Amino acid sequence: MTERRDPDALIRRAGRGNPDFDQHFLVDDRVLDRIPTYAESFDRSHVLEIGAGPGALTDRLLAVAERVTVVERDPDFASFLREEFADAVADGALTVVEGDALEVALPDYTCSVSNLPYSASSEIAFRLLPESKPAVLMFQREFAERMAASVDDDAYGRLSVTAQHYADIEVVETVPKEAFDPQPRVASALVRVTPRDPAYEVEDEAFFLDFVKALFTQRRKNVRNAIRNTAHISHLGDPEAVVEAVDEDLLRKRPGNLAPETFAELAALAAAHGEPM
Ligand SMILES: C[S@@+](CC[C@H](N)C(=O)[O-])C[C@H]1O[C@@H](n2cnc3c(N)ncnc32)[C@H](O)[C@@H]1O
Repeated sequence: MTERRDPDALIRRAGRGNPDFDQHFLVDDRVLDRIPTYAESFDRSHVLEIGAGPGALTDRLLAVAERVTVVERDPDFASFLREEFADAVADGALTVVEGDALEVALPDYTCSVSNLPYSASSEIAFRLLPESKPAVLMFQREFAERMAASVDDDAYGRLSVTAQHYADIEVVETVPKEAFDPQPRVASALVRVTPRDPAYEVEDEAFFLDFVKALFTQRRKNVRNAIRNTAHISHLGDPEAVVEAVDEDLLRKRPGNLAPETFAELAALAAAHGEPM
Protein backbone atom coordinates (compact mmCIF):
# COMPACT_ATOMS: atom_id res chain seq x y z
CA MET A 1 0.00 0.00 0.00
CA THR A 2 1.26 3.50 -0.76
CA GLU A 3 2.24 5.58 2.24
CA ARG A 4 -0.80 7.37 3.64
CA ARG A 5 -0.78 10.95 4.85
CA ASP A 6 0.41 11.51 8.41
CA PRO A 7 -2.62 12.63 10.50
CA ASP A 8 -0.52 14.97 12.71
CA ALA A 9 0.98 16.66 9.64
CA LEU A 10 -2.54 17.14 8.20
CA ILE A 11 -3.62 18.82 11.45
CA ARG A 12 -0.53 21.05 11.40
CA ARG A 13 -1.42 22.20 7.87
CA ALA A 14 -5.21 22.40 8.34
CA GLY A 15 -5.32 23.83 11.86
CA ARG A 16 -6.27 22.20 15.14
CA GLY A 17 -9.79 21.04 15.83
CA ASN A 18 -12.11 22.96 18.12
CA PRO A 19 -13.92 20.58 20.53
CA ASP A 20 -16.80 23.09 20.73
CA PHE A 21 -17.44 22.31 17.05
CA ASP A 22 -17.19 18.52 17.49
CA GLN A 23 -13.68 18.50 16.05
CA HIS A 24 -11.82 15.56 17.60
CA PHE A 25 -9.52 14.26 14.91
CA LEU A 26 -8.20 10.70 14.71
CA VAL A 27 -4.41 10.63 14.95
CA ASP A 28 -3.77 6.92 15.55
CA ASP A 29 -2.54 5.47 12.25
CA ARG A 30 -3.44 1.89 13.19
CA VAL A 31 -7.07 2.82 13.87
CA LEU A 32 -7.22 4.94 10.71
CA ASP A 33 -5.80 2.06 8.63
CA ARG A 34 -8.27 -0.44 10.08
CA ILE A 35 -11.45 1.60 9.55
CA PRO A 36 -11.84 0.98 5.78
CA THR A 37 -11.22 -2.75 6.33
CA TYR A 38 -14.43 -3.00 8.35
CA ALA A 39 -16.26 -2.04 5.15
CA GLU A 40 -14.41 -4.62 3.01
CA SER A 41 -17.52 -6.72 2.44
CA PHE A 42 -19.49 -3.67 1.32
CA ASP A 43 -19.62 -2.02 -2.09
CA ARG A 44 -17.03 0.74 -1.60
CA SER A 45 -17.31 2.21 -5.09
CA HIS A 46 -18.83 5.46 -3.77
CA VAL A 47 -18.10 6.13 -0.13
CA LEU A 48 -19.83 8.90 1.82
CA GLU A 49 -17.81 10.41 4.65
CA ILE A 50 -19.65 12.74 7.02
CA GLY A 51 -17.35 15.21 8.81
CA ALA A 52 -13.94 14.87 7.15
CA GLY A 53 -11.99 17.46 9.19
CA PRO A 54 -8.36 17.60 7.94
CA GLY A 55 -8.87 14.42 5.89
CA ALA A 56 -6.82 11.61 7.50
CA LEU A 57 -9.71 9.16 7.04
CA THR A 58 -10.57 10.65 3.63
CA ASP A 59 -7.02 9.82 2.52
CA ARG A 60 -7.48 6.17 3.51
CA LEU A 61 -10.91 5.99 1.87
CA LEU A 62 -9.52 7.36 -1.39
CA ALA A 63 -7.06 4.46 -1.39
CA VAL A 64 -9.86 1.86 -1.50
CA ALA A 65 -12.86 3.59 -3.12
CA GLU A 66 -13.47 4.65 -6.70
CA ARG A 67 -15.20 7.80 -5.45
CA VAL A 68 -15.51 9.54 -2.11
CA THR A 69 -17.96 12.31 -1.24
CA VAL A 70 -17.28 14.17 1.99
CA VAL A 71 -19.72 16.46 3.77
CA GLU A 72 -17.94 18.95 6.03
CA ARG A 73 -19.70 21.81 7.80
CA ASP A 74 -16.64 23.87 8.69
CA PRO A 75 -15.76 26.11 5.70
CA ASP A 76 -12.06 26.28 6.65
CA PHE A 77 -11.71 22.48 6.65
CA ALA A 78 -13.80 22.19 3.47
CA SER A 79 -11.43 24.53 1.61
CA PHE A 80 -8.37 22.85 3.14
CA LEU A 81 -9.64 19.47 1.84
CA ARG A 82 -10.13 20.91 -1.67
CA GLU A 83 -6.51 22.13 -1.69
CA GLU A 84 -4.92 19.16 0.05
CA PHE A 85 -6.67 16.65 -2.22
CA ALA A 86 -6.70 18.87 -5.34
CA ASP A 87 -5.61 16.00 -7.63
CA ALA A 88 -8.41 13.72 -6.43
CA VAL A 89 -10.92 16.56 -6.80
CA ALA A 90 -9.65 17.29 -10.31
CA ASP A 91 -9.97 13.70 -11.49
CA GLY A 92 -13.45 13.27 -9.98
CA ALA A 93 -12.40 10.83 -7.23
CA LEU A 94 -13.26 13.28 -4.45
CA THR A 95 -16.23 15.63 -4.05
CA VAL A 96 -16.19 18.03 -1.12
CA VAL A 97 -19.65 19.21 -0.07
CA GLU A 98 -19.55 22.10 2.38
CA GLY A 99 -22.63 21.98 4.58
CA ASP A 100 -24.56 20.43 7.42
CA ALA A 101 -24.97 16.66 7.07
CA LEU A 102 -28.49 17.01 8.43
CA GLU A 103 -29.49 19.38 5.63
CA VAL A 104 -27.52 18.78 2.43
CA ALA A 105 -28.84 16.42 -0.25
CA LEU A 106 -27.00 13.12 0.05
CA PRO A 107 -25.33 11.71 -3.08
CA ASP A 108 -26.15 8.27 -4.50
CA TYR A 109 -23.46 6.60 -2.36
CA THR A 110 -22.87 2.85 -1.88
CA CYS A 111 -21.67 2.90 1.73
CA SER A 112 -20.76 5.41 4.42
CA VAL A 113 -17.59 5.39 6.50
CA SER A 114 -17.49 8.23 9.01
CA ASN A 115 -16.15 9.40 12.31
CA LEU A 116 -19.28 11.30 13.24
CA PRO A 117 -19.51 14.64 15.07
CA TYR A 118 -20.80 13.45 18.43
CA SER A 119 -23.35 16.13 19.23
CA ALA A 120 -25.26 15.30 16.03
CA SER A 121 -24.39 11.59 15.78
CA SER A 122 -27.85 10.31 16.69
CA GLU A 123 -29.60 12.58 14.20
CA ILE A 124 -27.08 11.76 11.48
CA ALA A 125 -27.37 8.01 12.19
CA PHE A 126 -31.16 8.20 11.87
CA ARG A 127 -30.79 10.12 8.64
CA LEU A 128 -28.51 7.37 7.25
CA LEU A 129 -30.28 4.25 8.59
CA PRO A 130 -33.49 4.59 6.52
CA GLU A 131 -31.29 4.89 3.39
CA SER A 132 -30.64 1.12 3.78
CA LYS A 133 -26.98 1.46 2.83
CA PRO A 134 -24.16 -0.25 4.72
CA ALA A 135 -21.96 1.84 6.97
CA VAL A 136 -19.04 1.90 9.38
CA LEU A 137 -19.57 4.70 11.88
CA MET A 138 -17.71 5.97 14.94
CA PHE A 139 -19.83 6.99 17.94
CA GLN A 140 -19.31 7.57 21.62
CA ARG A 141 -18.80 4.10 23.05
CA GLU A 142 -21.87 4.11 25.27
CA PHE A 143 -24.09 5.16 22.36
CA ALA A 144 -22.58 2.44 20.12
CA GLU A 145 -23.21 -0.20 22.78
CA ARG A 146 -26.83 0.89 23.18
CA MET A 147 -27.33 0.71 19.41
CA ALA A 148 -25.98 -2.83 19.24
CA ALA A 149 -27.49 -4.23 22.46
CA SER A 150 -29.70 -7.34 22.54
CA VAL A 151 -32.77 -7.74 24.71
CA ASP A 152 -30.84 -9.35 27.57
CA ASP A 153 -28.16 -6.65 27.75
CA ASP A 154 -28.24 -3.79 30.27
CA ALA A 155 -27.74 -1.32 27.42
CA TYR A 156 -30.87 -2.53 25.56
CA GLY A 157 -33.46 0.17 24.97
CA ARG A 158 -35.30 2.30 22.45
CA LEU A 159 -32.09 3.02 20.54
CA SER A 160 -31.39 -0.72 20.12
CA VAL A 161 -34.89 -1.48 18.81
CA THR A 162 -35.07 1.49 16.45
CA ALA A 163 -31.53 1.11 15.02
CA GLN A 164 -31.93 -2.66 14.63
CA HIS A 165 -35.24 -2.12 12.87
CA TYR A 166 -33.13 -1.06 9.87
CA ALA A 167 -29.95 -3.10 10.11
CA ASP A 168 -27.72 -5.53 11.95
CA ILE A 169 -25.52 -3.46 14.22
CA GLU A 170 -22.20 -4.72 15.60
CA VAL A 171 -19.51 -2.97 17.61
CA VAL A 172 -16.33 -3.91 15.74
CA GLU A 173 -13.76 -1.95 17.76
CA THR A 174 -13.59 0.28 20.80
CA VAL A 175 -11.30 3.26 20.37
CA PRO A 176 -9.62 4.94 23.36
CA LYS A 177 -9.78 8.71 23.66
CA GLU A 178 -5.98 8.86 23.25
CA ALA A 179 -6.50 8.03 19.54
CA PHE A 180 -7.87 11.57 19.00
CA ASP A 181 -6.51 15.10 19.04
CA PRO A 182 -7.94 17.00 20.85
CA GLN A 183 -9.05 14.12 23.05
CA PRO A 184 -12.77 13.71 23.74
CA ARG A 185 -13.89 13.11 27.34
CA VAL A 186 -15.03 9.54 26.72
CA ALA A 187 -14.05 6.48 24.69
CA SER A 188 -15.48 5.81 21.25
CA ALA A 189 -16.49 2.73 19.31
CA LEU A 190 -16.82 1.75 15.68
CA VAL A 191 -20.07 0.22 14.61
CA ARG A 192 -20.73 -1.77 11.46
CA VAL A 193 -24.22 -1.31 10.03
CA THR A 194 -25.47 -4.03 7.67
CA PRO A 195 -28.94 -3.21 6.33
CA ARG A 196 -31.58 -5.96 6.22
CA ASP A 197 -35.33 -6.27 6.59
CA PRO A 198 -36.45 -6.83 10.18
CA ALA A 199 -37.41 -10.37 11.22
CA TYR A 200 -41.00 -9.18 11.77
CA GLU A 201 -43.66 -7.46 9.69
CA VAL A 202 -44.66 -3.89 10.42
CA GLU A 203 -47.60 -2.41 8.59
CA ASP A 204 -47.17 1.19 9.67
CA GLU A 205 -43.50 1.98 10.36
CA ALA A 206 -44.12 5.47 11.78
CA PHE A 207 -46.69 4.08 14.25
CA PHE A 208 -44.35 1.21 15.24
CA LEU A 209 -41.49 3.64 15.97
CA ASP A 210 -43.79 5.96 17.97
CA PHE A 211 -45.15 3.00 19.91
CA VAL A 212 -41.63 1.78 20.78
CA LYS A 213 -40.65 5.32 21.82
CA ALA A 214 -43.79 5.59 23.98
CA LEU A 215 -43.28 2.29 25.80
CA PHE A 216 -39.62 2.95 26.51
CA THR A 217 -40.53 6.16 28.33
CA GLN A 218 -41.93 3.69 30.93
CA ARG A 219 -39.33 0.96 30.67
CA ARG A 220 -39.61 -0.05 34.33
CA LYS A 221 -43.41 -0.06 34.47
CA ASN A 222 -45.29 -3.11 33.28
CA VAL A 223 -46.60 -3.20 29.71
CA ARG A 224 -50.19 -2.68 30.89
CA ASN A 225 -49.39 0.64 32.58
CA ALA A 226 -46.93 1.65 29.90
CA ILE A 227 -49.66 1.33 27.23
CA ARG A 228 -52.17 3.19 29.42
CA ASN A 229 -49.77 6.00 30.39
CA THR A 230 -48.35 6.81 26.96
CA ALA A 231 -51.34 7.16 24.64
CA HIS A 232 -50.35 10.82 24.13
CA ILE A 233 -47.01 9.66 22.66
CA SER A 234 -48.24 6.62 20.70
CA HIS A 235 -51.33 8.59 19.59
CA LEU A 236 -53.76 5.87 20.65
CA GLY A 237 -57.41 6.90 20.92
CA ASP A 238 -58.36 3.81 22.98
CA PRO A 239 -55.38 2.38 24.96
CA GLU A 240 -57.77 0.39 27.20
CA ALA A 241 -58.95 -1.65 24.20
CA VAL A 242 -55.29 -2.52 23.48
CA VAL A 243 -54.77 -3.68 27.07
CA GLU A 244 -57.84 -5.90 26.70
CA ALA A 245 -56.49 -7.44 23.48
CA VAL A 246 -53.03 -8.29 24.86
CA ASP A 247 -52.16 -11.55 26.61
CA GLU A 248 -51.99 -11.27 30.41
CA ASP A 249 -48.41 -12.69 30.57
CA LEU A 250 -47.20 -10.01 28.22
CA LEU A 251 -49.01 -7.25 30.11
CA ARG A 252 -47.00 -8.17 33.24
CA LYS A 253 -43.62 -7.84 31.52
CA ARG A 254 -41.57 -4.62 31.34
CA PRO A 255 -40.88 -2.84 28.04
CA GLY A 256 -37.13 -3.15 28.71
CA ASN A 257 -37.48 -6.96 28.55
CA LEU A 258 -39.36 -7.19 25.24
CA ALA A 259 -37.58 -8.36 22.08
CA PRO A 260 -38.10 -6.28 18.90
CA GLU A 261 -40.48 -8.87 17.42
CA THR A 262 -42.63 -8.67 20.57
CA PHE A 263 -42.82 -4.90 20.13
CA ALA A 264 -43.97 -5.57 16.56
CA GLU A 265 -46.71 -7.96 17.79
CA LEU A 266 -47.84 -5.42 20.38
CA ALA A 267 -47.80 -2.59 17.85
CA ALA A 268 -49.98 -4.67 15.49
CA LEU A 269 -52.52 -5.23 18.29
CA ALA A 270 -52.36 -1.55 19.21
CA ALA A 271 -52.96 -0.53 15.60
CA ALA A 272 -55.88 -2.96 15.25
CA HIS A 273 -57.64 -2.21 18.57
CA GLY A 274 -56.36 1.11 19.89
CA GLU A 275 -57.76 3.53 17.32
CA PRO A 276 -54.47 5.22 16.41
CA MET A 277 -55.04 8.88 15.56
C1 LIG B 1 -15.10 13.88 15.01
S1 LIG B 1 -14.56 14.94 13.71
C2 LIG B 1 -13.92 13.75 12.55
C3 LIG B 1 -12.90 14.30 11.58
C4 LIG B 1 -12.13 13.27 10.73
N1 LIG B 1 -13.03 12.46 9.92
C5 LIG B 1 -11.29 12.36 11.60
O1 LIG B 1 -11.67 11.21 11.72
O2 LIG B 1 -10.30 12.81 12.14
C6 LIG B 1 -16.11 15.44 13.05
C7 LIG B 1 -16.07 16.41 11.88
O3 LIG B 1 -17.42 16.70 11.52
C8 LIG B 1 -17.57 18.09 11.25
N2 LIG B 1 -19.00 18.40 11.56
C9 LIG B 1 -19.55 18.75 12.74
N3 LIG B 1 -20.89 18.86 12.62
C10 LIG B 1 -21.18 18.57 11.32
C11 LIG B 1 -22.39 18.52 10.57
N4 LIG B 1 -23.58 18.78 11.15
N5 LIG B 1 -22.32 18.21 9.26
C12 LIG B 1 -21.13 17.93 8.66
N6 LIG B 1 -19.95 17.98 9.33
C13 LIG B 1 -19.97 18.28 10.63
C14 LIG B 1 -16.58 18.78 12.16
O4 LIG B 1 -16.22 20.05 11.63
C15 LIG B 1 -15.42 17.75 12.15
O5 LIG B 1 -14.52 18.04 11.10
